[in-house]
Amino acid sequence: MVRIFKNLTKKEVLLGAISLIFIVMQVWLDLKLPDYMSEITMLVQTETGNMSDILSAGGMMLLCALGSLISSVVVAVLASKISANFGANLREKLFDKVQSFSLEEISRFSTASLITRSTNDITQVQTLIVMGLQVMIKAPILAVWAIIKISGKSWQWTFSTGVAVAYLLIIVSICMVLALPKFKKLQVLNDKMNNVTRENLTGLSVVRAYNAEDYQENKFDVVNTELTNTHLFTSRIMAFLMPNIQLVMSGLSLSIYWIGAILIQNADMMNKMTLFSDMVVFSSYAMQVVMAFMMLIIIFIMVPRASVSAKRILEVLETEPTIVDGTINEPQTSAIGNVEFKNVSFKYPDAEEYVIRNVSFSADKGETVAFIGSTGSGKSTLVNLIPRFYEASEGEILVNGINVKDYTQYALHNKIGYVAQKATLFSGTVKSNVAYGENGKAGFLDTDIVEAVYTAQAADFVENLEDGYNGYISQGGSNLSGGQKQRLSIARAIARRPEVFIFDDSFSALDYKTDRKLREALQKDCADATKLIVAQRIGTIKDADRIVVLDNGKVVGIGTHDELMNSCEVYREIAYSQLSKEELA
Ligand SMILES: Nc1ncnc2c1ncn2[C@@H]1O[C@H](COP(=O)(O)OP(=O)(O)OP(=O)(O)O)[C@@H](O)[C@H]1O
Repeated sequence: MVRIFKNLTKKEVLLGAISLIFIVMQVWLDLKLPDYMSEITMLVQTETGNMSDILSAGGMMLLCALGSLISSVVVAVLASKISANFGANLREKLFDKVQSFSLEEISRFSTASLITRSTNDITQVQTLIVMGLQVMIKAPILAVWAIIKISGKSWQWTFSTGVAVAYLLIIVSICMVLALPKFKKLQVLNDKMNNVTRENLTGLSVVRAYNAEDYQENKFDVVNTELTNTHLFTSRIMAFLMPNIQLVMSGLSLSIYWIGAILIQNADMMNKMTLFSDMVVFSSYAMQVVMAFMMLIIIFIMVPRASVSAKRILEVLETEPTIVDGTINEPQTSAIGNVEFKNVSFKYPDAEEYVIRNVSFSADKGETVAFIGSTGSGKSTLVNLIPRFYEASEGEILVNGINVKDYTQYALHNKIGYVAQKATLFSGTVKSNVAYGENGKAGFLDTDIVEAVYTAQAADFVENLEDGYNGYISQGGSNLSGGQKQRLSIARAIARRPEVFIFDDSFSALDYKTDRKLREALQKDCADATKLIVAQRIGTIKDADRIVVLDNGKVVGIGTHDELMNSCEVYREIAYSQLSKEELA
């Protein structure tokens, strides 16, 4: 828990120190009040006391109360400033950290959990700071100060205050023992809730089409009921605490006055007055002691939950990404656009089986190398190893003759134009989606964008949009068709002018005619770039310089279409399943 506060900046620590001064001032002013009260009690009861003295003591009480009010407002303002800045800082650090994660770390934490950690967990810690600064520091000072003030007055009164505090502590301890495990559970349940909600929203059309609303609702209800019950449990415990605190406060006042009554009754005439004044003062100090413990209780309620959250945040912040940056930015090499796999094997983290086994091939500048194989044969996995989305378990992957691990990721990604299997677009415009990210060059000119859109065969629909290249694209490209999304994703890769294109089944949503036109345009406009194409359709890859046939993660054939038709049984089967013998001839 304490470790999370190492993320406080110097400015925030300074603001914390300033609030400490105001807290001490507030406690001092609060504790001055009973002194004036005692003075007024004495003045009222003595014959020499006159009105102006009483009024001036009353005026001082008012000033103290006002001063205490101002101090508490200042502390509240400073605390919220510290907490807001700290939260923003922490969110930024978490965001940056998650950005540096490979897909391995993302799937280890789960997307839903990473979202809860960046939102709800940070809010828990923020709330603790706001409350903590105002209460956590104030309560012990108030308690100790008030105890010093009342000690030595009367052992009976002190004893009754001690009993009240002890009772409070016992009740709080019992509640904490019961509630703590539930607080831990709450955050995990929040993750689950987030997960179920996300899954439902992203798959909404399938849910509707399959009349699966009840199924989804049941799934949601299970998590929701568990979350509600856990909340109810902790709230009931807290609800039990509050009346107990009230009981302690009232009971303590009552016992102080009761004890006072007996003491005054047994005292001689001279001491009766002093005892009465002491009783009034003691009771108000005793209330301060109980108040202080009450504040500590509030903190005790918040600390366990916030500390669970802090641990979850630190878990993310302290996770070292498995993909470590290399050092090479600009390789001194003439082998531009060359990609080579040397005996590469790969298995997913925590998986037992290798999904890529001993794969070797190479692609030279300007060549088109295609990958084909049955579903699940490892094609996407294979090409995902080049931009280091995952790290090869064995063997070497070379780009321009240099191991991909030796590049900085920035330099490596600048060489690659990657088009994912599932077209991903971002909310913005056509332009902002095509000129996306950095390409390590001077940036994107408008002409680059237009050329890329033309090469990707997207010009017809883009130029028909009301705002053309400034046409609005909604999140995930949900206002476009599958084929339009794919073409814009391809245009984004082209606009980078990369040395190596990776098309992971990126032509699947295109009709045959557009598929052919796009490949022809690519061949013409990006002749120098190496093209690695994962495809399901023989037609898409028939003209490739080399085709790598994968079966169960292994290479079972490499060659041109004609060579493979003669030599590779797996390829022949795929080819005959798609095209007639006449078409293939
Ligand atoms: N993130 C992952 N974690 C664990 N296993 C995975 C993961 N992604 C894929 N796999 C497994 O790896 C194998 C290869 O998957 P991959 O997506 O590379 O196949 P593919 O040839 O591209 O299939 P398709 O043509 O259907 O896209 C599959 O058996 C799949 O179950």
